[in-house]
Amino acid sequence: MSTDPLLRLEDVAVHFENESGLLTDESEVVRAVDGVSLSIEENDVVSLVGESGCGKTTLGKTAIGLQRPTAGHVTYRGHDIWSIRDGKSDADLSWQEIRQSLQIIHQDPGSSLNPNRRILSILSEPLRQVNPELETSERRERIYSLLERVGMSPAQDFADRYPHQLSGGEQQRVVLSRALLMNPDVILADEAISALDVSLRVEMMDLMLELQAVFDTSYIFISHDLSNARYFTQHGDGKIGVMYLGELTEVGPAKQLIEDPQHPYTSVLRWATPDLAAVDTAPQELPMRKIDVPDPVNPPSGCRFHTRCPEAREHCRTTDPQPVPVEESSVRCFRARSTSPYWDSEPIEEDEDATD
Ligand SMILES: Nc1ncnc2c1ncn2[C@@H]1O[C@H](COP(=O)(O)OP(=O)(O)OP(=O)(O)O)[C@@H](O)[C@H]1O
Repeated sequence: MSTDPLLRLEDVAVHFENESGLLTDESEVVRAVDGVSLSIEENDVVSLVGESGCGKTTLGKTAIGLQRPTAGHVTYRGHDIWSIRDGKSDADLSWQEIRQSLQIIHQDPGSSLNPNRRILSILSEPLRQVNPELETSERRERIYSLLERVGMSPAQDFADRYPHQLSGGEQQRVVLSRALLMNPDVILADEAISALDVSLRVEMMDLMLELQAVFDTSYIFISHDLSNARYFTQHGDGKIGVMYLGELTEVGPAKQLIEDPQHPYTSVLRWATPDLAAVDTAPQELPMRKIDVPDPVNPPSGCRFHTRCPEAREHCRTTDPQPVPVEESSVRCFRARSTSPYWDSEPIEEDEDATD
């Protein structure tokens, strides 16, 4: 039996070339993702968190083969996705099969549902693709039973409606159902619960996890909200990956990462999440030297977080930290290794590197 993970990202980078300024021959490179290695196993939950623009969506799309990496490899069950997409692989697997196995659901479900088709017709399409041998009546029965399962009852009534006749939460359930009907190995849920009322978010996360067991699928769950990521990941027994300026700074089990953050940036995210900040022990002030996020076109040298990190020393300015295992986590910070030269270097003075 193969020991390859379902999905593996090896030292993946995604750089976008943008035109800048008025001179059209000028261009700048946005380093959206840099040096990321990550595995997603069968029935896994991997959540990606971090500030806006840190590269969560780009990394998620790269993991499911929708974004070509500039460097590194993305493999599905050991096969390089882009070799297959480019027709350069002799694997007994097509891009269409992989595409079917790696599904995506977005923040705005309405935009991905054809407004002119009824829900029954929208959900029939994937079933026709995956099980072309099904009779119309069998297809309808399966769709009704799935709609009941996702809480849309009576199913026949919902199946006959158009998308605009559903609430945002119901539309998201239809989009989730459509993804599940493809029998996917992985669903990338990109801020899939963010637009829902707060009261519905937990309900939707519970539903996704319940269906994970039924459909045998993994999730890549993207959220800017650490509290939601904690709930989803802890209940799904998975890992949270914290991203900062295109890099993964800490990856670990939800409980460990939140109760005992190893990276100073994880502590910042925890501090900034009201549900998670430990009221009695949390510092009053933001545990960060600067608010502004550096430009991903020109990220800071050494550790990318050093310009904002309250623990930064000279060593962080010049040297790029590599991931270090700490219990079940992986931490990209010199402080995670007691023998690091970091401990002998001088603290960076306040505002010293304001231009980094
Ligand atoms: N197609 C593109 N062309 C150029 N730059 C891009 C493109 N897609 C993303 N970027 C840039 O890459 C960086 C990472 O973007 P990305 O959307 O992956 O971040 P994110 O963490 O998902 O952000 P958000 O939470 O706001 O959705 C940003 O600086 C963004 O502007």
